[in-house]
Amino acid sequence: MAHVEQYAQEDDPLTSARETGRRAESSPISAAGGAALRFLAAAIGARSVVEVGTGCGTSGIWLLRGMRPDSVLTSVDIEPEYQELARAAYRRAGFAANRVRLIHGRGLDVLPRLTDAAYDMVFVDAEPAAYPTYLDEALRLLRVGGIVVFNNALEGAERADGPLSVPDPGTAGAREAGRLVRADTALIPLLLPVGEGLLAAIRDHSPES
Ligand SMILES: C[S@@+](CC[C@H](N)C(=O)[O-])C[C@H]1O[C@@H](n2cnc3c(N)ncnc32)[C@H](O)[C@@H]1O
Repeated sequence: MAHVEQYAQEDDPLTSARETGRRAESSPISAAGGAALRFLAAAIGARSVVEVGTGCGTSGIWLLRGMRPDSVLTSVDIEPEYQELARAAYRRAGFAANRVRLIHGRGLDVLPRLTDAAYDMVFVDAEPAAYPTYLDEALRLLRVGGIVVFNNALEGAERADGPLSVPDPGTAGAREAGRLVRADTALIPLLLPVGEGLLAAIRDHSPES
């Protein structure tokens, strides 16, 4: 697994964003997780991506590097100080200010205000206890063929079989989101064991009746 985590290389803008995020204790995504986000965004030619949990910009840089040149990342966080640091990180990585729309607020207050079926990808990296509700919101926001991705999914999955453990709300939320994604026949699910674990699902065409 160490090889997987070290495979993705980070350049100066990313190492700087990561260092800022570590110092601010905003838990930047792992390099391997970031590389997976970039890969997924590029694979679907993402033009419009929503992120919940801007932090200090590490995941945003990875996403922007996979998105199309004319695309926009909409990123939500409850901490305006983090978002200012993220804004500087995007600039250092060479992205024009109009490539990122930063919205200050709680994800579950902001997402309902965004347009239905207008987004190619939704990445959730905050408030794992509410992942099931974020899944509902994400499915409303995604176009058919769009992808929802949750970070920190592996922890929940690993603890899922613990015989007597009472899950904390975050673990329970991540676990329930995993179950809902697997159970939904209109989704194509994937659990990627990179970094903290990424739970991903493609919003497929509605199954034929
Ligand atoms: C794990 S960090 C995000 C790290 C970031 N994605 C990165 O790679 O640098 C979680 C972030 O979510 C923010 N946050 C926590 N609860 C939130 C909520 N309900 N809505 C939006 N953001 C939230 C925190 O302020 C923090 O910046």
